[in-house]
Amino acid sequence: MEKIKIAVAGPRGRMGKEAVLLVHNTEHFELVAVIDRKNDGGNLQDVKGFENIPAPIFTDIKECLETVQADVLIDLTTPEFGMLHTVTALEHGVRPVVGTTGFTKEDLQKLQEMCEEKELGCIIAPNFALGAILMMKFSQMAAKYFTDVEIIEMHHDQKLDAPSGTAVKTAQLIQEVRESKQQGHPDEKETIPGARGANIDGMRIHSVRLPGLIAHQQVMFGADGQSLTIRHDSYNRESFMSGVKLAVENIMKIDMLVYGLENIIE
Ligand SMILES: NC(=O)c1ccc[n+]([C@@H]2O[C@H](COP(=O)([O-])OP(=O)(O)OC[C@H]3O[C@@H](n4cnc5c(N)ncnc54)[C@H](O)[C@@H]3O)[C@@H](O)[C@H]2O)c1
Ligand SMILES: O=C(O)C1=N[C@H](C(=O)O)CCC1
Repeated sequence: MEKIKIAVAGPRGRMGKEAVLLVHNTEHFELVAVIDRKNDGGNLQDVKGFENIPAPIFTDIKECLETVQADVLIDLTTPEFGMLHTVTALEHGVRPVVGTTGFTKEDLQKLQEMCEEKELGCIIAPNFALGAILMMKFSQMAAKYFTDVEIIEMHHDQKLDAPSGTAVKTAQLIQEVRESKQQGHPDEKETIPGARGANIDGMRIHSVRLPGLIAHQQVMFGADGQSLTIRHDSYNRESFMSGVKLAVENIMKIDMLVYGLENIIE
């Protein structure tokens, strides 16, 4: 089997490091480059923690993709650079697998158009953990019957974006089946701004940030005399890696934008 040539952006990050290890340890994957904020022109194997994992380091993604032949870019950086990297990859005929969160509706629209024009696959996955995908799907199922729902997402305190990509995606999946509805008392007033959380189509999203947490989400449904809670917890970042692997394997077979791993999991 021919190896899939992969560049990883954000290799020294919490997720990027796991992704580099995944690529390195997967027989049919080959790490051809990394895009980092420092060590331009150096080699990854000289960076502490990556001994024996050779790959040229670039700080400029354009230069990287013009120098090295890559099939796939795995992006695990920041909301600020995720879109730039994804667009640059598509411009260079490289398929992006993006875990970076913070993409807007407009970003997704633009990427969809680029994928169609270039006939290239691109996967934007707000959450790579299989359990989180199921949590979102189960929440969508439940929302058909329980229309009052609040999403509580809980993450580590180094997270840059709020609400989380997973919470936004969950609300969007629920929106597909739930009639638009303003929840709570029609006259409710926040005495402290933000007390009721973010509002997507009347659904509320609450973002908790605490040291010690990794990635957790609870979707709470309420009805007369009963409630239903659907919860997922990621206790480490390895929990995301089987989804990254699945996305890389699948992206070679698609020629469009896929937003959410639920679209490729059978
Ligand atoms: N989809 C998922 O399942 C999933 C899971 C965890 C995290 N995330 C998302 O992945 C992203 C990364 O999360 P993290 O916890 O690893 O963050 P992190 O801060 O640990 O890592 C981000 C890395 O990106 C690097 N970086 C920033 N700008 C860069 C640039 N221009 N070029 C190259 N590298 C650059 C930083 O130096 C850092 O090492 C976030 O957007 C987060 O929300 C997604
Ligand atoms: O650690 C993070 O940051 C995570 N972000 C994702 C999100 O925004 O939904 C998912 C899991 C971890």
